[in-house]
Amino acid sequence: MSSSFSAKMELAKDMKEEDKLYRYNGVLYPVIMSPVENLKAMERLEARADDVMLVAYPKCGFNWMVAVLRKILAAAIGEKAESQTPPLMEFFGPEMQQVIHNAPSPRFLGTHMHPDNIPASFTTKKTKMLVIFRNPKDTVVSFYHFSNKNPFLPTAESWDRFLSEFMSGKVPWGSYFDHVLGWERRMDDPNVIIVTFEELKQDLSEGVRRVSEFFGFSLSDPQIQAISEESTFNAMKESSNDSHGQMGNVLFRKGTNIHLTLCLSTLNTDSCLRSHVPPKTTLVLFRERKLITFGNLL
Ligand SMILES: Nc1ncnc2c1ncn2[C@@H]1O[C@H](COP(=O)(O)OS(=O)(=O)O)[C@@H](OP(=O)(O)O)[C@H]1O
Repeated sequence: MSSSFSAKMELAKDMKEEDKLYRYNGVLYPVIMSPVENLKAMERLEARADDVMLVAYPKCGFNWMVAVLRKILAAAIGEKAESQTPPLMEFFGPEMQQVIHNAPSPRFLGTHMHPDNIPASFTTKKTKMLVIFRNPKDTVVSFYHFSNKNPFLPTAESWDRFLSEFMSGKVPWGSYFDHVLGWERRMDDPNVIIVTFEELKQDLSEGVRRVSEFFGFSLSDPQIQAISEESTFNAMKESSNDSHGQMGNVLFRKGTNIHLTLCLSTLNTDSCLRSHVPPKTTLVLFRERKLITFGNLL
């Protein structure tokens, strides 16, 4: 990890819990990692048609897809970027945003932002965006543990308190459910692909194939196989000290998901709750480009 990261860690140690988050345009963000100057600089970032853009609500599998996409880029165009810095635009200060502005194509960029807060040029330039979602139960559990171990986020007072904050969107990057509904509106956009954590767990090779084809990279079966094998939870956890430094242990916790097969097989897709914010105990999944919601699993 860089010395600037260590300096940020030191800063976090001395910060009061209640000062660790702030609001920007109504949404909470971590003060140290995503200060207001980063978010303002990000708003000015000009997208390109050939950017490779990754979007994920926190704890839905962002780092997993970062690893997969870096490997796809390496296999397809020889682009080796084994950086420890996640390509999360809101973590980049104004100088780094300038570096991105001048970087050669294809640039690999990522964000946890709500679709409405992603700079408009990503839509006007028709940038291809990979969006990864995970069921809300595992997302909130992962978020809870992450908040308790990550010095940049406030420690949760209790599970009950954290769950109620998650349900009402009083967590960094806002409401999971708002993000789901925001992407639902863009599901028919040919420049957006939505994959789920659950389908990747079930068949990672198929996920790698779909993602590489979506970005226009044609990989051989052995290349897809090799990328999948190097991107399992165990493989990534083992190398997490090299890939993510001291955050490795915090990020790669369990990597599992609840079992949804039974629920999906009994599900009537016509019963989708399309038009209102999902109720308290709703589980949300995308399947075959449809938003599917159902309840009482939390
Ligand atoms: N390869 C692989 N396979 C399966 N699961 C994986 C993998 N890589 C990361 N993970 C799990 O993803 C969770 C972290 O999500 P994010 O990377 O989105 O977190 S962050 O918001 O960017 O901090 C976190 O989930 P939990 O283990 O449930 O906490 C990670 O363990």
